[in-house]
Amino acid sequence: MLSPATPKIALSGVTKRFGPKKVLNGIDLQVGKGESLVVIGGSGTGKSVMLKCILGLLQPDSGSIRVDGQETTALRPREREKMLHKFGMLFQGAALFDSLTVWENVAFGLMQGEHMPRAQAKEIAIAKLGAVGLTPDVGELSPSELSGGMQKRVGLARAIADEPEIIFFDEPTTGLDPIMADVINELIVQCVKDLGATAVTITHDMASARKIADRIAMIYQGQIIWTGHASDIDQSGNPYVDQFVHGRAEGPIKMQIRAL
Ligand SMILES: Nc1ncnc2c1ncn2[C@@H]1O[C@H](COP(=O)(O)OP(=O)(O)OP(=O)(O)O)[C@@H](O)[C@H]1O
Repeated sequence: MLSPATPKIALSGVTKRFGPKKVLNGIDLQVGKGESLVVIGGSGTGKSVMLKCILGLLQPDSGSIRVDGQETTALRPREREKMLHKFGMLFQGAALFDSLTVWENVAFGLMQGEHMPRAQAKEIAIAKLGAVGLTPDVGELSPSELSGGMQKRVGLARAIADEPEIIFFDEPTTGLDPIMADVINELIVQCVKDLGATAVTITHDMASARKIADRIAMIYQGQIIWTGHASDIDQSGNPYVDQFVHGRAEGPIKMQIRAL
């Protein structure tokens, strides 16, 4: 039995290097059930590598990753596939298949992963498109006919289609104008709440982080250097967090800029 205090996701001492480059340098992080955690940090600090380690797309070199208390770093393929059923994902750039219609994209996991009959999967896909504010006729279009904001909505509908327990959002507002970004933020908050899901979002967008997060974690040089409630981010007392939040060039974070 799981105790209510068991974190949904728990990383402890996770390291990952690529050749000589140490990307994750002992990540300790917990996400509670039903919590929305936003991970912020500069480009190349290891945010995506961390998500890939949780999903098992990359194997960490050391450390522990538990989902619902279960260690996942040494799962066999069958067990990993089962574990992955808990996850939904909204990729950067939505990552839709242009060869499929919009509704087929949304229903893809239901038909492929869960072998649901097409008609039933279509019904669910149309309902999920409705949940993100898209009408059934949009379902018949090709993703290439949609604007970037609509594509993100479709990606969100796909991420929630099989009602996952955990959803990862990888830079959900990148490339959107501020108003559309806010619409997507609101939809994320609503969908996560309706599902009662646990959410982990990585973003550079502080407006998005403030809107989506219960809690924010900042990653720097492969470690989590600060975590706190979203409302405390302006009083973190941490100079690295302050510099990032205010987007200042001056401060303890040194960008590695090489002359071309
Ligand atoms: N498969 C890989 N092989 C080698 N190096 C990799 C691999 N994946 C990531 N890296 C390196 O790890 C570092 C961290 O990458 P990561 O994609 O996690 O950054 P990020 O924090 O998500 O950045 P961004 O915000 O720009 O997306 C980068 O220097 C990247 O080049």
